[in-house]
Amino acid sequence: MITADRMAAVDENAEHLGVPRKQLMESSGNAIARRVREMVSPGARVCIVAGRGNNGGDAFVAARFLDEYDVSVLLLGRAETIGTDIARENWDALRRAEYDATEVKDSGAFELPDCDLVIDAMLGTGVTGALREPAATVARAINDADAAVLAVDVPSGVNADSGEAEGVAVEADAVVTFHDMKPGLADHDGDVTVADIGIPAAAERFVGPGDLRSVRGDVGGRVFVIGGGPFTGAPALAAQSALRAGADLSFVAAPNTVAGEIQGYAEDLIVQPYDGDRLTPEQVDGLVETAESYDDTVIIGPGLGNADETIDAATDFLESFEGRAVVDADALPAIPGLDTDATLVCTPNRKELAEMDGPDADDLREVTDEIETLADDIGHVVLAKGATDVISDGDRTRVVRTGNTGMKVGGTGDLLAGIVAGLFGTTDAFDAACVGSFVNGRAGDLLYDERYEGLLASDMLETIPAAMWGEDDA
Ligand SMILES: NC(=O)C1=CN([C@@H]2O[C@H](COP(=O)(O)OP(=O)(O)OC[C@H]3O[C@@H](n4cnc5c(N)ncnc54)[C@H](O)[C@@H]3O)[C@@H](O)[C@H]2O)[C@H](O)CC1
Ligand SMILES: [K+]
Repeated sequence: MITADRMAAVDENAEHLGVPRKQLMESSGNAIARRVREMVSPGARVCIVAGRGNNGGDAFVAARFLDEYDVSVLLLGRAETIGTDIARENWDALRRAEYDATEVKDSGAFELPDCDLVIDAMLGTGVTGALREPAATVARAINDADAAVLAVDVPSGVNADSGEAEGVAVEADAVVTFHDMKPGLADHDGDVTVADIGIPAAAERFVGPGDLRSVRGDVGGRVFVIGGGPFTGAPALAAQSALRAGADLSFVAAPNTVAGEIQGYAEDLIVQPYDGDRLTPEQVDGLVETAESYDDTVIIGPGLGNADETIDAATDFLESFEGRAVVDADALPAIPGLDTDATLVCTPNRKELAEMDGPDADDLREVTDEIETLADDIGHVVLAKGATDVISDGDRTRVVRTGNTGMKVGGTGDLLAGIVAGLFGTTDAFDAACVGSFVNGRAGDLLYDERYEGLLASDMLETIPAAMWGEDDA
């Protein structure tokens, strides 16, 4: 099953891998033609009713594969209003090749020609709301016709995710949907064919620009770092990178022995000192109350140190907290056997992954199944960091290939925790982890040509925004 948003992301990832949308459209059109041949015999009259988006574009392609049929193509609107280049180019090709392709400029005068098969290519996953005119009138005409009806991707008017239709929708005898089943078609009472259109599995396996685009438009919220004690750089890097990834405010709760030093790194941070020189169970209730009262995304771990009472405090915090948290570094020993209502993203490095009873391997791509099993066992997202990062929620598992050897330098994991937390306020745990890892690696890649193996985590604070919002297609 794949939702419309995920389909759009996978589409863009395929383009990034070198399989452009026009090629996908060609495959979609070919798949439609194959289904037509199963439904009607050569010589049959086939009427294509096309909208002005890529749904229509698919059917313009199909027309070229149906020369043994009597095909007419009706475009609902003027050709110059076709919404995408790839659909327009396919329309123009039909016109130049003298196919029977006409524009329906006056929708009031729409007459569905007598035919044996109607191809419904008005709208697919691009539908918003109830069908507007002329699509609504045309949908009724299609439903009233004697002809069989084949819908392209989704019957026009039906929401691909919910299966609902806010107004009239085409009643299709058959549907050809692309790449993967759509949730809204699961209960469709006609037959549904899922057509492979040549999208490489890598477009879903590897996190890509399509995933980033689907997340970066909606960022914000507050991040609350519970870190510091023996160390001060880690919480400061994590708190700053959260801001660089779009968080509005970034707080650091730290022992008063180091709070001033952490504040000294950046005036952008709001450092809240607590008594003592390390995190202890006495602070937990106050920290839980603060984090929950502001609906903060918590990062717990950077620079906490490994004193027994600090691990106890991290465990107490995570058992009590019911919000969203990135669990990194010194807080990870609290994870095995943890019983919590919180939603967590755990970000272990190689050593920490092994200590969590996860696999120990140089190349995490060889142990993705074990990482998936670990995520399933602990019931939270695991972002396993390595030369290649592997993210799993126990059901879905994806791989991030951005990043470079220069990022072995200390602190890049703190940045990653911050970026994930910066996204976690407005997107779900799995996507925040996937895109956070992709952006962190990209931030390092944007630096490598200048800083090589000498790049610093603090340098990467400068390139995180470009990694998030820049249009670099590297
Ligand atoms: N994702 C893929 O891998 C592929 C998808 N293909 C096909 O592309 C469509 C989605 O195309 P898109 O251009 O995004 O949108 P649509 O063509 O579905 O519709 C947009 C079109 O419809 C108008 N519109 C929107 N809402 C309404 C409404 N309520 N009433 C009337 N008109 C409406 C809007 O103005 C646009 O003009 C997908 O379904 C596939 O068929 C690729 O070709 C193959 C790969
Ligand atoms: K359709």
